[in-house]
Amino acid sequence: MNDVSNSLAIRSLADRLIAAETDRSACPPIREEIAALSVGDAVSAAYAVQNEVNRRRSDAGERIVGRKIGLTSKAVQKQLGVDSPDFGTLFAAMAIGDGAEISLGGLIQPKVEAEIAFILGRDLTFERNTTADILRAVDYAVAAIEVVDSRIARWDIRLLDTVADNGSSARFVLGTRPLSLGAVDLFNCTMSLDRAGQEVSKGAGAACLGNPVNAACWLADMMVAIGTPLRAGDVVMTGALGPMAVVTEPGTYTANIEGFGSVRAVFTA
Ligand SMILES: C[C@H](O)CC(=O)C(=O)O
Repeated sequence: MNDVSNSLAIRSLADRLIAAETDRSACPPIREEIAALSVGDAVSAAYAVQNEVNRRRSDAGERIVGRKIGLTSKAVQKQLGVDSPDFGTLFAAMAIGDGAEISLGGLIQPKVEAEIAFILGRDLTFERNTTADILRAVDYAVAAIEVVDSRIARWDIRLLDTVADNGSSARFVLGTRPLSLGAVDLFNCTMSLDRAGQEVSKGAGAACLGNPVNAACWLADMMVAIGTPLRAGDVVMTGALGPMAVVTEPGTYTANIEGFGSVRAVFTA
């Protein structure tokens, strides 16, 4: 494929994902079409589709507030046959207050996952970041819930589908108890996600690439490599600490992360 037909194809795949989101009607998987765009690096082609969707959101006036890291747990990586994380972009319109209502009518097939969010106090512009760089750059951390909502029908996704689809991200809720990293045990902290008193997911900090700081390091390097470094003020959703839980009906999901307290995602009809 030449560059012109490639960029037409990227735009048309972006159109499809945007229509799925706008119409709340998921589309078939797009991985084969993405793979056909590139002889070599199909993942780059998938990020090109993600960029096209996000460029249109930015052009429409939406504000980028950070990034999400996905595919950080071994279980999800195995499910998708990958050994590396991916990332998506967080917009202000995706941010929901702790306990504020999230209308199920605005989503397609949501799932929730509990994680730790870092809020940066410094830019991360080194080509290769270290644990020390991340520890210095994080202003504070909070418990968080990400609502993922694949625009691909029945969550029939592989790496290329979810990369193109902004890491399947839809909404995020930040807790309101900011903690400095020195005050928490990011490796050992346990996580429990409950709905109506029933545990729907559990895990620990170590499930996120061994430690959420490792995930942030991966993202920081990646963002420098593609020319859009993480900046002071960015929210970084570091990745799920346990399996995703399917949201089928209205209700309150409460994530408790040891040392961080709790955060709630409240789904309404
Ligand atoms: C499919 C999503 O990227 C899952 C996710 O957000 C995570 O693994 O974390």
